[in-house]
Amino acid sequence: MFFVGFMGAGKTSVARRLARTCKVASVDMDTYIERREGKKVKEIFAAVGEEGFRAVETEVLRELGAAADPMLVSCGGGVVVTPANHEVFRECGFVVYLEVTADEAAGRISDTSTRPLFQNLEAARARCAERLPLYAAVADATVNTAGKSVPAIAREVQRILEKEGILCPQRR
Ligand SMILES: Nc1ncnc2c1ncn2[C@@H]1O[C@H](COP(=O)(O)OP(=O)(O)O)[C@@H](O)[C@H]1O
Ligand SMILES: O=C(O)C1=C[C@@H](OP(=O)(O)O)[C@@H](O)[C@H](O)C1
Ligand SMILES: [Mg+2]
Repeated sequence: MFFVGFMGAGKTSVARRLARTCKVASVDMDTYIERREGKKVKEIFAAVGEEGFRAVETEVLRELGAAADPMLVSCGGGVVVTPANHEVFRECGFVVYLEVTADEAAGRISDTSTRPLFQNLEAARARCAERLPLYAAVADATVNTAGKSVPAIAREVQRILEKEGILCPQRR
């Protein structure tokens, strides 16, 4: 399954938390891309621009989508801007959309220097609004994250995935 949503929605944190509590594998696409390319996301943007980064992102999404083992994949926030990626989502699994406003995300992200596309709040608001319909289009389930902690969001997602038969019910 895949987590999508704007930067700061908590995709990386919630996937990691859920992987730990439910003992399943998780992969963060940005971390995977950084290892594969031997560069930080910021450096990839500086070297080949957003377009170059998106090309690598699509290759990686396809690889992860085709993987035999079930896992939790936290995508980068811009994964939905590439139309080809919507096909992967349609064919390869369940998509959970973590909703957040740009304003709330700005309060969560302490260091925006690691996120080349979150440099200024005005621009982030506009980018977020532009992407909302794209997140909604790929989502199989939507979780609003406003004012909730990472463990609380992870529990909410866990219930959804258990109901869908994607995760085995855990003893609580
Ligand atoms: N629900 C939340 N409440 C408060 N802080 C959060 C929440 N989710 C994530 N964060 C913090 O926000 C920052 C971005 O989270 P991250 O998981 O990297 O988001 P994403 O992968 O969606 O960009 C991190 O510093 C993280 O600790
Ligand atoms: O929204 C975006 O375009 C991006 C989001 C980032 O991931 P997070 O959403 O995990 O911050 C990262 O992939 C890159 O900086 C581009
Ligand atoms: Mg992330």
